[in-house]
Amino acid sequence: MAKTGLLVVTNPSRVGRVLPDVQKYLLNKLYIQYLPTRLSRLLTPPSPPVAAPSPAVYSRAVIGMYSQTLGHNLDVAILLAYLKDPTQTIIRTKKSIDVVFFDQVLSNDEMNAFLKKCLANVSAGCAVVSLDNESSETPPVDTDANEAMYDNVVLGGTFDRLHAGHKILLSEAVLRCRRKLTVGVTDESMLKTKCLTELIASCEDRIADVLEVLQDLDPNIEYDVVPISDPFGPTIREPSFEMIVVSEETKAGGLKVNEAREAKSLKPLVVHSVDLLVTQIKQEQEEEDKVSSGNLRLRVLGTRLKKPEARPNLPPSPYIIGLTGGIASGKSSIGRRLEEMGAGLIDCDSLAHTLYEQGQPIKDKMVEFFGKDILDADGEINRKALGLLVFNDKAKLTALNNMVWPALWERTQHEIAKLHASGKNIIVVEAAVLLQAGWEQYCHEYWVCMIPPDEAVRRLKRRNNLPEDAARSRIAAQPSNSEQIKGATTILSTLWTYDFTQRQVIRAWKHLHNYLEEAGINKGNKL
Ligand SMILES: CC(=O)SCCNC(=O)CCNC(=O)[C@H](O)C(C)(C)COP(=O)(O)OP(=O)(O)OC[C@H]1O[C@@H](n2cnc3c(N)ncnc32)[C@H](O)[C@@H]1OP(=O)(O)O
Repeated sequence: MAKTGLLVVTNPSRVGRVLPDVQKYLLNKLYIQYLPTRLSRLLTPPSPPVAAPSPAVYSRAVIGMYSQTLGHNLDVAILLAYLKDPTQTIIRTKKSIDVVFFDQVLSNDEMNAFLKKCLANVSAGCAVVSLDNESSETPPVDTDANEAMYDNVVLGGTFDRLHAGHKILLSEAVLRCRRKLTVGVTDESMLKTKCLTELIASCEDRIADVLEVLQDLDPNIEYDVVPISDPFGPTIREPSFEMIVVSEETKAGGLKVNEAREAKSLKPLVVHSVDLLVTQIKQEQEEEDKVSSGNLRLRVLGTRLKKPEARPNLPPSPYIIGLTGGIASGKSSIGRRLEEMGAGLIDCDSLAHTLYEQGQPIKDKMVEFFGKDILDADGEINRKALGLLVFNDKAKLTALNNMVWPALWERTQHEIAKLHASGKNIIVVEAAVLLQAGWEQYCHEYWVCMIPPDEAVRRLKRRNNLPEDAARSRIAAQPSNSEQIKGATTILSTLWTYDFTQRQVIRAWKHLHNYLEEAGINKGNKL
């Protein structure tokens, strides 16, 4: 299978039809070059050059092509340099091309001539494939297109997990830009209200992704991709900007930019609003109807995000999964579901409680350190009173942890051995503060269950009858979601319906089995 391909199309409405054939050869990245004229025009450009139409007439064709790529799981970039300037007959791409597809029947000589003359970055042994897919449909030409071009164009967004909608917006800007395109990318301070915000890539990485796509779309213009920490970014400071590109959803923002510019006596921008025309093929009913990064983040839940770190200190069997996550994040229900599916389960919260029973050596130490106020009328540890004490005082919580964790891990190991002896080869260790305790080193991998902090507060008020400030101080006693997910191999969230949580857990369980099988771990053992 090739990694990177180029599809040369003479009729953009054929893209959807040829993609299933393309995917037989291609794994990941697909560049598309639309040739509104015959291939021969590219191989032997007319002299003198024929006057080209304004690039804006290709808007509809480009949007239509991106729409046809949805659901095909390919990273697509539709190249624009030649459409903007037909004298640019050499196609420059960031990644080297391993295979070229043509949507028409061509001779080997023609295809090889294209390879030699028109591709700047081509792999040795690049294959050519002619896909016979003739169609009588005529390419769409946008006669109403805003035909003017501008030297300085600007747009903004979050641009997480670049999808077809983002690429349409960027293409619309590139098609209308002659010299310099400025892109504002929201920094972390602007992402707090986004769904699964912890899964959004860093601003630095998003900037790099935007830049890479832009340089493929048209390497001939200058790009300034900058972080922004307010909705306006440089649009209200920069006199040279002429056009702003917005989606239908952010059109109001474009108008606000102009109000702010006028207040500063800056020339208002031409607002080019793009109707994304993209209908979403939903993979989960919880997804939004439109193509969105939020949907892509949702699809991450229950999948495997990375290879686990090697744990030479652990025997391969039983395979230990740490299950952690913030308070009230719903890990216990996930643990129970995993148990139903065949895992052994150890609930460390409950196990810790057994350490406080009469006759346990820790109990005396605790009374000595925290005083008799932590005992109830029967002389038993009153966990509620102890909780109130430690969750409001970091030093006391640390002292309790230091007293409890070594004994608790010993007990956990004992439980692991018992479960293994009873035939369990995958064992889930559910521990709220697994990472703080450093227990991830005893697990082959760990999974994180997360919900937004505000949802955790709501649940704590309801479940534990806690006032807001007490709820927040309990949340503060644990690592943040972002800290927890850094090393996690799988992330789950109980923020949506019970049914969606179940689907995530089933998916995670299946992916785990595939991984263990592929890696040859736990071979011969019934899982
Ligand atoms: C390494 C581990 O994660 S082991 C599992 C966590 N347990 C410990 O660390 C032992 C110390 N904690 C305790 O003994 C008890 O939590 C007490 C006595 C403080 C309070 O007891 P209880 O009121 O019965 O509360 P319970 O044990 O059910 O814990 C309530 C919440 O506090 C959180 N919590 C428990 N221990 C800690 C801790 N050491 N640090 C921060 N948060 C903690 C948990 O997230 C739990 O909520 P969750 O089940 O939604 O995740």
